[in-house]
Amino acid sequence: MTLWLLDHLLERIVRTGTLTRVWVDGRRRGFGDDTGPEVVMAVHDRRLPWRLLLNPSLALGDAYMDGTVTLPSADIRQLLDLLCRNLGTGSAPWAVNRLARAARFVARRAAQHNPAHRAADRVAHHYDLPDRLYDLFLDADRQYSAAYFLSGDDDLDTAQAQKKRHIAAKLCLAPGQRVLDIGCGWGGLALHLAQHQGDASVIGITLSREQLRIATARAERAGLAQRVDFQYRDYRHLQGRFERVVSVGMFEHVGVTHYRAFFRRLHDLLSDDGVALLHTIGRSDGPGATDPWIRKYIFPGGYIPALSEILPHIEDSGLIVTDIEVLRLHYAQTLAHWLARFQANRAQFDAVHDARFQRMWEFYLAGSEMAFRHGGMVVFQIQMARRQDAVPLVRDYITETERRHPLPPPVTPPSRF
Ligand SMILES: C[S@@+](CC[C@H](N)C(=O)[O-])C[C@H]1O[C@@H](n2cnc3c(N)ncnc32)[C@H](O)[C@@H]1O
Repeated sequence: MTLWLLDHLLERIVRTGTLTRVWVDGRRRGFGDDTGPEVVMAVHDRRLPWRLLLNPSLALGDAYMDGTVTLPSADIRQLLDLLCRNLGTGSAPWAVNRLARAARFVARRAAQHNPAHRAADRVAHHYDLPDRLYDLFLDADRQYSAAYFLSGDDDLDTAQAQKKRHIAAKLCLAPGQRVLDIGCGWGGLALHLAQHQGDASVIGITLSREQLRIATARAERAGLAQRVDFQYRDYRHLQGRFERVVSVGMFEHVGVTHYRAFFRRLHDLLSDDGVALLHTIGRSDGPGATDPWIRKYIFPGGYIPALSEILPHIEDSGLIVTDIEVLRLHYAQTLAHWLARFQANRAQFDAVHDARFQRMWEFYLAGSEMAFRHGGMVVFQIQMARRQDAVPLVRDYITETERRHPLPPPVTPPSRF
């Protein structure tokens, strides 16, 4: 019965590609149309089909982490690519889609309560992991957000430098301005703005003590401690006025029930002639819910918004939207780089984390890439101001500013601090 159930699910899902499943007792069966490379999926637990039926994403992620699904002929990226390509084309069983949609609707609000005390624990869960982990897959500047690829051949460090320059251009920085970076990570963007873009004075805030320690040491080492100040602080507890406010890859932690407060705070922190830029992952297919596996293991409290969920709160705050860019596939490419680096550095990983943790991280990176390739995920860059004339009349200033700023030399990796 359980094998029948698994085969029924696979029959309905896998229409293109070549999947061979190997059951607990060694029995094999093929699915798909025999195109593309064969992916062999071995199942070692008879209960898996029921779990897949009830909670597909959680069950598959758990099974991969626990080793109850193994992939003798492929890696997790190929399996997820095959499954997501098929699910994305709408060939998933109708009932599964309907159930998933209903569950998403109920789960969405319940999971998004993210008050300040909980936000700090949730950030620590992810960003206070042993420091070396991030060196094994991120670029030298530890940019933990989508890079910006001008060409498919750009390497990761170049694409991340292009991302910082692109954001700086949209901020229209003038010399000596005060900038706030909400969710500053290990400090790379703040240091870039202070060093290469008009001598800005920057305050960067994070809820990770480990990030704060490293970002502060980097500012001191660069001789920028007078102009770049990193603080352990929640965005709700910040006072002051800034000519520029930027937030990159942080809004995903805010939670949908806090958007109103977030944009009101942003409005109050921005000076009258100020410019703000929000860079966040978003959904192009309308409101949804956080994938249960991602919520459980990677980003508790995280939520990816649709534009329709963000814009009403910007309008309500008194800010005006002056520009929106939708970056497609840049994050898929970034994640492919991260996964390739992670896999290339596996030997070093062994010293730090056990095999289960490694499979968890691999599933996270590969699954996220597929969400951008096939699942409607994109990145929104939303520029906002309090006044219509805060930015130039036409958009050419963005590329012109980028042209005037050659990419800076490579940075010293944070791991040296
Ligand atoms: C994915 S990282 C992005 C870091 C950096 N901007 C980058 O692009 O590499 C998210 C950052 O948001 C910060 N963060 C999350 N929730 C926050 C909050 N409530 N207040 C301030 N920072 C927060 C985290 O500490 C972390 O630095």
